[in-house]
Amino acid sequence: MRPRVGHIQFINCFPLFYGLIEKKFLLEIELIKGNPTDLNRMLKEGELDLAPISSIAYAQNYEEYVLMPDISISCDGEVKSVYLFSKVPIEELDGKKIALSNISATSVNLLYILMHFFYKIEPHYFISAPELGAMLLEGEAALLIGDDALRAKYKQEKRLFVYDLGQLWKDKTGLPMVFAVWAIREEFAQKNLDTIRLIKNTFVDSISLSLENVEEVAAKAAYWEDFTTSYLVDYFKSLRFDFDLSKQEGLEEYYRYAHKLGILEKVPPLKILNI
Ligand SMILES: C=C(O[C@@H]1C=C(C(=O)O)C=C[C@H]1O)C(=O)O
Repeated sequence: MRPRVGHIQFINCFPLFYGLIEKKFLLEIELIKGNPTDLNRMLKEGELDLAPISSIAYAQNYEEYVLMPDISISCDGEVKSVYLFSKVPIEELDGKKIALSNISATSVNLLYILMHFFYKIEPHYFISAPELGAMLLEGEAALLIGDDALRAKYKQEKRLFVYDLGQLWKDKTGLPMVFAVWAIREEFAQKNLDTIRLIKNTFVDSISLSLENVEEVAAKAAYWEDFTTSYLVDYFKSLRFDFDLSKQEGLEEYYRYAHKLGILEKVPPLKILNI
């Protein structure tokens, strides 16, 4: 049976697949698409063998998972696709209603952490379908991630205050922020190390190729969208796809805050596969 591999249907994953599509990098996998909360659930329930999932979802199930080395979806400053859109300055959101995208897990908890520890305010949160207009009918502010955030920022209405959560995290902690990690079900990993090594190398090669040809990749990704190529070039340059020590440090710090806030029972070890 081919490995069942998750795929986040966001533009930010395009550089991972560019090499596979363009250069026909050989990879025998069954690709299953979904948004992050779908993939978080499918990996947990064993419908997938490995997938990019919300980094908080790894922490919630780490006993059953191991981590792919060298790959993540992170930023070190602006991320440009995780935004809080607000009718008032962030400091004035105490006691106000904030709508949260129902396809996010990491960023929702990042917002809780930023508000509680750094802004020292306690808004009322509610989960919503990721549609800015509808979210702001009921809420004073709205959190969007991925393509929804990219699109909303692109046609940004001037009257809104817009906060990049990657940048806020960097300002407050000095660290990179890891939004997604590649988690593998541990049982599958133990039996399929060679396959995992091949998958990892293929994606790492695809990312390098994409970053070397970022204009072309952005033009292809922009083809079906309203974005200009340069908007996506900027975006791909803000993202970080590696999982080096500084990303690991940022992730551990995020987990420590999540634990302090009662979101996580434990700060999990980063069980990174040695392959
Ligand atoms: C940077 C992003 O990270 C995403 C944010 C996620 C989350 O909040 O749970 C999950 C996967 C990532 O792809 C983004 O898509 O905007």
